[in-house]
Amino acid sequence: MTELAQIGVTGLAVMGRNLARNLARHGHVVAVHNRTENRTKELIEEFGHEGAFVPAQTVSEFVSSIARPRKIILMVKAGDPTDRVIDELTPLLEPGDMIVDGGNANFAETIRREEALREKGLYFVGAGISGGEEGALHGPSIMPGGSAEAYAQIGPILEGIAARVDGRPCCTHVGPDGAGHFVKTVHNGIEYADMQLIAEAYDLLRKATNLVPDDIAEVFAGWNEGRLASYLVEITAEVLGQVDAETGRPFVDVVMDRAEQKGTGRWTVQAALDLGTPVPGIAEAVFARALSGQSELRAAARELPGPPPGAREASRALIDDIEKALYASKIVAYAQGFHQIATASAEFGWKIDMGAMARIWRGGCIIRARFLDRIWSAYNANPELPTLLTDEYFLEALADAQKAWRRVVSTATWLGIPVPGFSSALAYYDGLRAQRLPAALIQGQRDYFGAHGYRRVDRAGTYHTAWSGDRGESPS
Ligand SMILES: NC(=O)C1=CN([C@@H]2O[C@H](COP(=O)(O)OP(=O)(O)OC[C@H]3O[C@@H](n4cnc5c(N)ncnc54)[C@H](OP(=O)(O)O)[C@@H]3O)[C@@H](O)[C@H]2O)C=CC1
Ligand SMILES: O=C(CO)[C@H](O)[C@H](O)COP(=O)(O)O
Repeated sequence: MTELAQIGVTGLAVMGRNLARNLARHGHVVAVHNRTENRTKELIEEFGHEGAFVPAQTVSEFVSSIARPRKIILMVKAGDPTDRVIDELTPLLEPGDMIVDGGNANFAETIRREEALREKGLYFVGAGISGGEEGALHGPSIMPGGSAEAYAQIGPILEGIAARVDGRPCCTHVGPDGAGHFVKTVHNGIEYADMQLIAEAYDLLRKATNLVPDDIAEVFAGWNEGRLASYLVEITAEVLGQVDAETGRPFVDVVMDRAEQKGTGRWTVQAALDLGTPVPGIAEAVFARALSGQSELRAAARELPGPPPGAREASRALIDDIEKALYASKIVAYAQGFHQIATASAEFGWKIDMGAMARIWRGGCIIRARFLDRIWSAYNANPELPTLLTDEYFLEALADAQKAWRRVVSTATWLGIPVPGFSSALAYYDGLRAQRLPAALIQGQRDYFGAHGYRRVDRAGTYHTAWSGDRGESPS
């Protein structure tokens, strides 16, 4: 008789297949299943020797091949496919069994699924998993949400296969129901913002200096040795150094300049809008991808007037300015993402440990970066930190970047190089530090056309001015 599996994985595309291999390499007996049977066969043929797999052809065969209480990881497409797979599994499961959704699910759907399965006596863990194909195999960053009882059972397994930094796993219990998928969504939103900022730095280096992609690859490789050290900066150097075998041209010049997206960046912004949390850096990154994809609009606008061509320079000073602007803007992007997580945590009662989120992103995930150590320290020093920007370390870095950051944004503006990420980060920063914002005028306008009322700086209450009458003020 075949040995019962300790855990099952269904959905064996790039992520699920490698996660199953990771589990097997860590000594677990893993039941594997995929809707299209061929993927299961391929996994066993290619990698069956790596560990103990129990292949299943049907869902019922898959479920019965797992020891109770069953633990099943879903790695299927987010949205309807996930619901369909849950609907297929649920009638075959028994109280105490658990489904772990490792896909990029929308946190609102995770809250709904967790509640529905809890009513059936089943555990549901919405676990954000980051690290792509390689991370899934060698150790991803894992952000599981769900009940503490569920985590007590699945946590040790997930922590065992996660990336490790300084001996600690890049996995922790994030919070109840949708907390894990929410944090993963914001992780991806930050990923979008970081990628946009890096792309803008490249664009400036390319258009404002005489550097060619190979030179710029070296600039990024150099930056990767310093405080900007991160997976995204590292792969940027690799991508920029790549030469197209067919044409001999830089790879980056033969790829269409239309950035695609699967939706998690958009979800981050949608959730931020619902929470009323400003995340302009993430929003600009989502819109920059959308703008890049507007081929007809771009073609129609191509001949619009711009500034006269500026002189190109390759000065070390400009490169250093761009490094400072990139670092400052990156701090702002992460500050926005962390603020969004803190706001959602308070709104949904998740009690998320902010420092722990920075800690588990230090390895395995796409936004892993040296400076996450600083974010972790900042929240350790003050778990109630209102914004990362006021932490002593970040405050110093922002102070140091002031002239360079503003020079970079103005240089880009004068040269007509779009830098929505850099400029919106600076505007957010200046908006937060402003003694007075023009929001007071907006309140006046709202009261003028809609009698919406306003609050005064000198006494409590809400007031209205009779704009079309005697302009006297009365409480409203
Ligand atoms: N790719 C990445 O880098 C990352 C992906 N993720 C998330 O992980 C999950 C898996 O990603 P990935 O491996 O890229 O695969 P895909 O997102 O491309 O999903 C493909 C898998 O979903 C299955 N599937 C699709 N529709 C159904 C259905 N109706 N019923 C049953 N199974 C279905 C497919 O089965 P079949 O073979 O039969 O078509 C296949 O196993 C996704 O939610 C993704 O967002 C998370 C982090 C990184
Ligand atoms: O989840 C991920 C990493 O953490 C994926 O790589 C992400 O889905 C990529 O997103 P997009 O296709 O929208 O750029």
